[in-house]
Amino acid sequence: MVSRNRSQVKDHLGSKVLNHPELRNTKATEYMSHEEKYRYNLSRATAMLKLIDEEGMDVNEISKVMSHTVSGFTTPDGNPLAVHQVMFVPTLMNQADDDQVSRWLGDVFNGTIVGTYAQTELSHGTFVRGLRTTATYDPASRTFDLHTPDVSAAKWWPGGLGTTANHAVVMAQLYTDGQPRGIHPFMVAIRDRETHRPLPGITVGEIGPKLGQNTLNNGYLLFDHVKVPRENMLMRNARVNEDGSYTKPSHQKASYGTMVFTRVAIALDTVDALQIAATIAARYSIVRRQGEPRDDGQEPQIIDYQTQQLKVLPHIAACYVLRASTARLWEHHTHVTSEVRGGDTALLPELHATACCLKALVTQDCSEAIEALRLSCGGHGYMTASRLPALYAYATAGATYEGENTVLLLQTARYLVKQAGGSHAPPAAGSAVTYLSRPADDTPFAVGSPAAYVAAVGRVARGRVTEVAAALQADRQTMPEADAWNQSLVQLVAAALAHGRYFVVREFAEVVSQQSSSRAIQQMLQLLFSVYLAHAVSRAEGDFITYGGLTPSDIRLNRRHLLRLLAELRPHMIPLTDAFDLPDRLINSTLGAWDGDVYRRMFEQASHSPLNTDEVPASFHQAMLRSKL
Ligand SMILES: CC/C=C\C/C=C\C/C=C\C/C=C\C/C=C\CCCC(=O)SCCNC(=O)CCNC(=O)[C@H](O)C(C)(C)COP(=O)(O)OP(=O)(O)OC[C@H]1O[C@@H](n2cnc3c(N)ncnc32)[C@H](O)[C@@H]1OP(=O)(O)O
Ligand SMILES: Cc1cc2nc3c(=O)[nH]c(=O)nc-3n(C[C@H](O)[C@H](O)[C@H](O)COP(=O)(O)OP(=O)(O)OC[C@H]3O[C@@H](n4cnc5c(N)ncnc54)[C@H](O)[C@@H]3O)c2cc1C
Repeated sequence: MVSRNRSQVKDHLGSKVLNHPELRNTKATEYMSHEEKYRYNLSRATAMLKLIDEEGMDVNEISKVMSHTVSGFTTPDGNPLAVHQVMFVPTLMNQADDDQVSRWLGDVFNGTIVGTYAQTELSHGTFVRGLRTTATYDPASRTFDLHTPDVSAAKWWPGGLGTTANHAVVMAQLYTDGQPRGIHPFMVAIRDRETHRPLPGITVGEIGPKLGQNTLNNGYLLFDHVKVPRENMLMRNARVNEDGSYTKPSHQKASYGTMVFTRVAIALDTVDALQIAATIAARYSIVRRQGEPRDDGQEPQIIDYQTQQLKVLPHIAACYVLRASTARLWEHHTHVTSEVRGGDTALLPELHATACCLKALVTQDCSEAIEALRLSCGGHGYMTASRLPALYAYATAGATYEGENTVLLLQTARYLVKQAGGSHAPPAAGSAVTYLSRPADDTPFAVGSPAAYVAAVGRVARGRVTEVAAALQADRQTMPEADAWNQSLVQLVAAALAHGRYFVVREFAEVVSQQSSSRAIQQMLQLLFSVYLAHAVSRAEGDFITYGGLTPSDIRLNRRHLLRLLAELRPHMIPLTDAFDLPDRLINSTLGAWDGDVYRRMFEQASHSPLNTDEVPASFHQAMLRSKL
């Protein structure tokens, strides 16, 4: 298939997905049982998978289709095949050797093999080295013995594992020659391909209801000495030979590669969720009128309240700014992955550090923003049919899965303090950390100058990182490493976030500086950037005084500046969200449809409540009778 740019992909997929014969007719799922929801979402996820296959989409295109996971259109309650698509297949592609790829991939693509990524256990998610599922190699039978030592080591959480997958990539502690070799991936059949019953020695099931994404089909999995052929350890990186001899991977964390990929995908995807929420809140904020009538006799549109502008508009700017940096991260990931496949792992540490902090920053910002946008819709934002609760549930899951955000920020901080202390290999050309080894940018702060704001964001990042690196260094002289590290955790997390913010604003500064064919577009990008920067300062005023070189007077001026910018942005709010080009059926919100016919839609959705079918539901009398007894 020819390669297309993002907007061509979107147009193409827009029509393909929305008009697909098995997808175009949607149903409201709110009143379905858990099993009915699962059936509905699984059949739609399967149709999506077939579409991906028929179209021969490349990974960028798949990412756009998969991002429909956040929409209310394709799999409104969570995609039971998401982990198959986002983690299982990429793990096979990148961690299986060529023979293994040719052995399995045909069956994966014809739908015979459906997989999951089974890493997390009941007692260990974050600390991957602590996983306790074992894979012990026996040279006599040339098999691995996969075993769960006790219930706390049960796999718990993998998406699609509950009732969907028949295979799993299982991350387990490898033992050869009686020696522990660390965590390695194994391809394991868990259910019969014909009957779908669990195979001998396997205990598997679904874990139960969650805050959201209830048809993601998360599961549990235990092994009772299950024999797995030697050829089922994924061997692109490390190898176990027939006699049990072990060959190490080229990079000690090669087996963590899928996590890096998924962090990048989540960062990109969560911005899509924010775009949907911002579109809903923007449209609702002009439809909704409430308050003392103005001179024209009409009650004001709520967006004309300054407080509402602050609740909504900075998040529209964030959609644009975060889209640019996450798209750049995606491109960078593609580049580094091909280098790593060629045996050059030099860029991997920084990719890991950047993916960790952007995944954390984006999911944190987006979930806070979506919650603010939900609140901006008042009572109606609390309705499921507004779609805002599901979008929040989606975004906040991203703060936990694929590496809990605090933990990921600490990975970034580890890289940053090593860079600041000169104890890491020097950064490559174009690295995002060169600023740490240069003098601080002393561009004086001036309200209204984006370049001055970017410099201040850089001073905050630099100040945060160098300060905590020095504190850590000092503590290391007087206490054990683990205590010194723990003593600085809060400041390390703040330093990593500040670094992430600097990365994001530098990327957008580059977008704004590029010549655009339209002066109006360039001016709009500048305005969006100014809003984002002024809002960033207002959210972290203390940091900008402490490290950024701003005075209390600058802070006051920035507060006023932000509010003026919001008023300037307000007339453009609807075109800016229309530009996300999200069809109504994809948004699937009573509050966020293009025509603004909010109240009719709200009544229409209420008519679906089963409690409205009869004037007096039978359940009322049954319950009242019981309470009288
Ligand atoms: C094809 C489809 C395309 C797109 C899809 C689009 C949209 C879809 C989007 C969303 C999908 C929706 C739904 C999916 C649903 C769910 C998915 C979620 C699935 C999961 O959650 S899977 C489980 C994830 N688990 C984790 O992330 C665990 C987190 N923990 C860790 O990663 C590790 O334990 C750790 C990194 C915290 C620590 O590891 P360690 O103890 O082994 O290492 P150290 O801290 O000691 O560090 C040593 C050294 O190693 C470096 N390091 C660590 N990790 C990496 C890495 N990954 N790569 C490179 N280097 C790494 C570290 O920096 C240290 O280096 P140093 O030089 O010694 O300092
Ligand atoms: C919806 C959903 C889908 C998922 N899908 C999958 C899947 O498909 N496959 C899979 O394998 N897993 C999956 N997971 C599991 C997920 O990856 C883990 O839950 C996640 O990595 C967090 O790990 P944890 O649960 O162990 O959290 P914990 O580590 O127990 O976190 C609890 C608290 O401890 C803190 N903490 C822990 N360690 C440290 C530290 N070193 N320093 C400072 N603070 C620390 C954290 O910051 C957090 O505040 C999924 C989870 C969810 C919610």
